[in-house]
Amino acid sequence: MNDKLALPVGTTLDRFIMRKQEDFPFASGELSQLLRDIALAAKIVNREINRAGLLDISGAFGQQNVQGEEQQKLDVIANIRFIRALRNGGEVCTIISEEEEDLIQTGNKKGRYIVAMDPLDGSSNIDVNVSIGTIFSIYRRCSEVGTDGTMEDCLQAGTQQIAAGYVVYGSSTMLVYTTGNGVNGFTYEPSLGEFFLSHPNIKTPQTGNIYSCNEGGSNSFPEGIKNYINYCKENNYSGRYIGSLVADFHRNLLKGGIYIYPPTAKAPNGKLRLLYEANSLAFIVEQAGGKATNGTQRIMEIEPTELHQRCPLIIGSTEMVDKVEGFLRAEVPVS
Ligand SMILES: O=P(O)(O)OC[C@H]1O[C@](O)(COP(=O)(O)O)[C@@H](O)[C@@H]1O
Ligand SMILES: [Mg+2]
Ligand SMILES: [Mg+2]
Repeated sequence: MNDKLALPVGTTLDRFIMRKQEDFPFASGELSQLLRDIALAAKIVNREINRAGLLDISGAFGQQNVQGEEQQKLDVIANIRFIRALRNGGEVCTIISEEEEDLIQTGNKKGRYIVAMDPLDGSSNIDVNVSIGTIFSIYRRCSEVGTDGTMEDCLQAGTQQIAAGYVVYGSSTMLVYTTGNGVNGFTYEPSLGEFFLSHPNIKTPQTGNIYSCNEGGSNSFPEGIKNYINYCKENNYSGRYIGSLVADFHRNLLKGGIYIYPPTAKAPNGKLRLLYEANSLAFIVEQAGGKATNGTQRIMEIEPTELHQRCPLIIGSTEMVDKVEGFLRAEVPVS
């Protein structure tokens, strides 16, 4: 990170993006515009979320998505809002969304970017006023400009991400992202309609004492994961599980901790999606000094073969992730 360009807390996102543009080798303003388009959609979705209880936008939408999950109305609304903002912005040729089976061609054939997104993360928490989020990854297309994006453009490994981030709609709304030059967090000020730099250059602690895992499925966890959970309990770690990946990840990023969604009988490949959940957060955590693995392989080195493929996710403070990998290698208790 170029410290002479360290911007003060309170800098608007717009100004931050502009000043940081020269950090990016292809600095042509297109990525900056794309980040602004995402921030705009986040502001609109934030407004919908805040009013969900008042408007008829809570509850199920009445159809299932490609994952076989019951779509919530806000899943669909967030999906529409982000697609519209990216289409109107003109920088994105193709979108991969959790809520759509196939590629979404925006018609912006001159667009140089691909966006993979989870428009609304933590859907099970929408109607109960618990923090939810949006997750996104940005890739540069490898196909020729002037055509629609291809499947090859969309199945790039996480190491090819040029930017990634998330929005957490919680007690405050924050946008956290990286372009490969560190991680910065911005807090939304609704009365001014602006995101302001509130968490510059986020670094996650090397270790912590918080573990996040849905132990409800632990009977079918791999032995190594069971042993790690026991290790956490023997060492009086705190169990914290919101059930919204973005919110659990964000807490652990700031305080130190680990989030684990292993393979289970119900989800033999884990539950979370590689392209628009695991890869995005893996880029963020690595840029913040942490680590992300599927238990044996660095998440960002997994070569995608399907748009909506799932993978086990173990992500957070480096020493804690290393410990889990040790337990998995040993599959016997490691003191
Ligand atoms: O209910 P479970 O099995 O613990 O799963 C919760 C996980 O599933 C998710 O809700 C999946 O994301 P979506 O809500 O975007 O489908 C994560 O946010 C969360 O961490
Ligand atoms: Mg999700
Ligand atoms: Mg979702």
